[in-house]
Amino acid sequence: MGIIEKIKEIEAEMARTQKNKATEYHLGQLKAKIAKLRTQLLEPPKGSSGGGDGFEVTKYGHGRVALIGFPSVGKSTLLTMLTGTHSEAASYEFTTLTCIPGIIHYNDTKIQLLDLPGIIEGASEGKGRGRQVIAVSKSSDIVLMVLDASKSEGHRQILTRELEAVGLRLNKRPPQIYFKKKKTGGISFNSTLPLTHVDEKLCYQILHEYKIHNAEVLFREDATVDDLIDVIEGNRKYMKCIYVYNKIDVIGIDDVDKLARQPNSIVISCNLKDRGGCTVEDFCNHIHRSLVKDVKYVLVWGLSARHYPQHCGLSHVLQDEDVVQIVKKKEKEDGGRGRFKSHSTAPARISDREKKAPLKT
Ligand SMILES: Nc1nc2c(ncn2[C@@H]2O[C@H](COP(=O)(O)OP(=O)(O)OP(=O)(O)O)[C@@H](O)[C@H]2O)c(=O)[nH]1
Ligand SMILES: [K+]
Ligand SMILES: [Mg+2]
Repeated sequence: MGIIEKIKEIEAEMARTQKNKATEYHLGQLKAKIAKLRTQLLEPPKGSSGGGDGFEVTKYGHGRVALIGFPSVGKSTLLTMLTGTHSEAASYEFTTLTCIPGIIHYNDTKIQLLDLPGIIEGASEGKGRGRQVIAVSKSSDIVLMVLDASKSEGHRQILTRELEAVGLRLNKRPPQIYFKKKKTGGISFNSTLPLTHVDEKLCYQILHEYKIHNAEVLFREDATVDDLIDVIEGNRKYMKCIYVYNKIDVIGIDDVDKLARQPNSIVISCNLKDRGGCTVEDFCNHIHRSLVKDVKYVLVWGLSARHYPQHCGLSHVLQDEDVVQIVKKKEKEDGGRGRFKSHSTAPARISDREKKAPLKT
């Protein structure tokens, strides 16, 4: 029987087993068995160099970001938009068949963005190009999980499971469990706080499954049996993941709002790239409703300005990261000496996330 069949068999057994105090130890043991098999699955087959298929791209720049997602969620469209590189996009699934690198220039930073083939459920077991895609994502510094905002929320869970199956842990920190194998002395099990998921017996059983008979274990948090297995396996990769919900142009604003409020999530539409420009008037309204009527003119530095600084009116469309200085109309108590009074000695910097930031004065 192959490794995948063995995993399936144990998963079926777990599904059949009722979860209660009496079965807890048995279930823990089964979890450890699966973890061991998954680790075996990750080892490259004998005689191969692993990876392969021209999938691995040379690292470049200051950081590497991988685009992971189901087919046709818009990964390639996004890469083409964010980098100078063109990656074929089309309405049919599996348009992208290999790894396509692009570069994002952000100030003096170069970020390597990797477009990858879509992955599907079962990717971790080798379905489609899942194994290669996952190998590349493990080599990156951060994962952008691209999701279709109009599709089921279940997709996020399926992808997270696939990545977890190969030892990736998204937006988690390593469990606070001290674990050290010893030559002799048996197993010493301690905790700095009361534990509700794992007791000494369960810990012994898991260690026994790994044929570990001498070790020091200290729980510094109320960790689970999965956490314990992660620590024993020792090969987990803890990574940041941003959930990117694309295609928000096809859903309602209430749904967009819900998605945008989830942790580590952003909402985008590759189809709306030309809309939604922020004018000087929008910018003033973000600072204070009453500001706009007092504006004499503004000075703008940055991508939207033709010369530095450019004198602009309220209808001028700003670009990300522009610096704006607002010059207000003459105030009554100004004694008529100056024609206007400048209030913003510290210019405000505009960026997508900071459009709402108040103007520092
Ligand atoms: N409505 C809408 N369609 C989009 C958006 N972004 C991309 N698309 C369309 O979605 C389809 C799939 O886009 P791709 O960029 O090929 O998707 P992909 O994730 O790279 O697909 P695979 O390479 O097959 O995995 C194309 O027809 C795009 O034009 C968007 O924001 N809104
Ligand atoms: K596609
Ligand atoms: Mg693609």
